[in-house]
Amino acid sequence: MLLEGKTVLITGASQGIGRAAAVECARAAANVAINYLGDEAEAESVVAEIRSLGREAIAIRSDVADPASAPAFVAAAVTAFGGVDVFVSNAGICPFHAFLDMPVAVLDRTMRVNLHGAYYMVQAAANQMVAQGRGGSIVAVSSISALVGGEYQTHYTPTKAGVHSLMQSCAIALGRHGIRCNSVLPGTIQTAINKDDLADPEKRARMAARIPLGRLGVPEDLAGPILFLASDMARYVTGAALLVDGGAFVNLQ
Ligand SMILES: NC(=O)C1=CN([C@@H]2O[C@H](COP(=O)(O)OP(=O)(O)OC[C@H]3O[C@@H](n4cnc5c(N)ncnc54)[C@H](OP(=O)(O)O)[C@@H]3O)[C@@H](O)[C@H]2O)C=CC1
Ligand SMILES: C[C@H](O)[C@@H]1OC(=O)[C@H](O)[C@@H]1O
Repeated sequence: MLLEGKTVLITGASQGIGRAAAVECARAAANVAINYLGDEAEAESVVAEIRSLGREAIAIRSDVADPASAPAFVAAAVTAFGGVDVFVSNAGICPFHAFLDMPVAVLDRTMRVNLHGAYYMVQAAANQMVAQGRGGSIVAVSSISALVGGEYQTHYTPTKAGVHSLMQSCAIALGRHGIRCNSVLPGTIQTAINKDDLADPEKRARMAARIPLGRLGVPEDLAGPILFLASDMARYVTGAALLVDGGAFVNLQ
C-alpha cells in the first residue's frame, strides 16, 4: 500500500477534488485529517466513508483564510494520529465575476482563501514535518489557470499561479529537510465550484470540445495524480507541476 502508516492532511475536503483525494489516500492505507468550511454533514460523510475503508479520519471545521486555523488543523491531526506525512493544500473558491467592476471584497476574499490560506497551511504543515525530521510530501492544487487566463477569473487565476509558484519556492526551501513540494494543475473538473458556470449548455459543450480526451473532468481524475505525488513513487519529484486536464492546455488548433 502506497501510504501505509502515513497521515495525510487535506484542506477543503468535504466535497469535490479534496474529497476524492482524501478517499483515495485512505484506500492507499493512510489515516486522513480533513478540513472544511461549511457543510458539516458532508464532512462527516467523508469521515464515515474513510472509516468504512478501515482507516481513521477526523474533520476539522475552519476557514483557511484565518492564519490561526493552520497551526490548529495541524495540531489536531498530530493529536489524533501522531504526526503529518503528507499535506494537500486544496481549499479554494472561484466566484466568477467580470474584471471592470470586480468588488474589492470578492477580490480580497479570493486572494485570502486561495493564496494566503495555502501559504498559512503549507507553512504550518512544513514546520511540523521539519520538527518530525522524517521528510514529507506537500501537494498543492493549483490549476491550468496558473498558465492561462479566464475572462471572469481575473481575481482567481493569479491565486492559482501564486500557488504554483509557492510550491516551486517551497521545494527549494524545504528540500534540505527531505520535504517534496509539487502541484497539480487540474483543467475543468465538474464540482460545486463551477456548477453555475457550467449550467450554460453552450459553454459546457464548447469547453468539452477543446479537450482531446473528449470530456470534462471529474474529481476522481485528480485522485491518482495527487496520490502519486504524495507517495514515495514520486520520491525524486519536487518543484514539479502536473497538468491533469485531458490535454486541454496543449490544444491550440
Ligand atoms: N473544479 C475545477 O474545475 C478546478 C478546481 N481547482 C481547484 O481545486 C480546488 C478544489 O476545488 P473543487 O473541488 O472544484 O471545489 P468544491 O467547491 O467542490 O470544494 C471546495 C472545498 O473547499 C472548501 N472550502 C472553501 N472555502 C474554504 C475555506 N475558506 N476554508 C476551508 N475550506 C474551504 C469547501 O468546504 P465547504 O464545502 O464545507 O464550504 C470544499 O470542501 C480549489 O483550490 C480549486 O481552485 C483547480 C482547477 C480546476
Ligand atoms: C472553477 C473553474 O471552472 C475552473 O477552475 C479552474 O481553475 C479551471 O481552470 C476552471 O476554470
